[in-house]
Amino acid sequence: MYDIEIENLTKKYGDLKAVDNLTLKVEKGITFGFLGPNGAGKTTTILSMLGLIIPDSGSIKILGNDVFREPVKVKERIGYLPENATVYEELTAWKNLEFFANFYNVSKTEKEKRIEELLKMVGLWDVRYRKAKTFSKGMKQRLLLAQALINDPEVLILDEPTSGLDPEGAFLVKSIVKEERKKGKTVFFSSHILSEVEELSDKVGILVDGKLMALGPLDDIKKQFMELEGYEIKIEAKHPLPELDLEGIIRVERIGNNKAIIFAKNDIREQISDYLTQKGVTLISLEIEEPSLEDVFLKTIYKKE
Ligand SMILES: Nc1ncnc2c1ncn2[C@@H]1O[C@H](COP(=O)(O)OP(=O)(O)OP(=O)(O)O)[C@@H](O)[C@H]1O
Repeated sequence: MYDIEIENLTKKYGDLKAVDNLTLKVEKGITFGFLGPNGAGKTTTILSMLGLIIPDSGSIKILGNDVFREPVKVKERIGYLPENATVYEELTAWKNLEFFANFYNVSKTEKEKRIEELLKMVGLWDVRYRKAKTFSKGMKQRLLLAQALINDPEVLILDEPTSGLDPEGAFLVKSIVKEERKKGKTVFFSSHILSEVEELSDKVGILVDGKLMALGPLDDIKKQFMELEGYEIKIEAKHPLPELDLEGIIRVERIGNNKAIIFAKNDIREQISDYLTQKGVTLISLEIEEPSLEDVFLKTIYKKE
């Protein structure tokens, strides 16, 4: 079951296609990392998901509701943290949350309970009566995240949630995202920080120039990448390695006598192992070197044409 369904979304600004025929579905309860370089079209996609900009074509459903035809139904059940969002500086942490809680039709007691719960969760309970203008950037971002969670949303949409934060601030924000996932919430977040996408995402989409260049669990994306770009096989033997001249090998990089990196078209570990056994060479290790997300990302951007 999908919580987010984007189909054939296109948004143009003049001649520029900011989002180009994007189709993307996100399953319930997963964390989806939307990765792309600056200007790729991530924010445009997110604003369309919120019904805040009208695309030229395509449809978007969140929790089964069309975001353009049933905007209120959707907004009640989602939480959104905009890129570069700001808090109300002159209001306290408590008042900032109360302001947003008032948009929802719940009792005062329930509201207060939720605000308390959230302030504790984001580590701002002790400073709840301090004006937001005295907060660090990290504290403000956590307050904004609490704001996005005020209605206990089923789907959380975060546009670059750790942008501009120091490592500790980013760590705290990521912990909150992980907590929400544990509670079964669907999280859609955009980022250009590769390590963060790798750490948080069950599924990843890579957007380049408005086009989706890769989609799926990271392991699948890496596998597809290896099938396309070739395999890097690391080998270490007890004895000096003989000439390696097997089918599928593109090139061999030798490291001393007993070690080598083999670049091959396929996963030919079995053939290598058989060949070396025949030659009386004992293997210590024979491993595939997985590409990093950075390898995949950079090659994807480079290959966009
Ligand atoms: N209101 C607008 N008018 C004209 N062009 C726009 C507008 N908004 C965005 N663009 C352009 O559309 C493209 C996609 O922008 P968008 O902000 O969606 O990218 P992004 O992936 O979110 O980038 P970033 O990571 O820098 O936030 C960019 O080339 C941008 O300059």
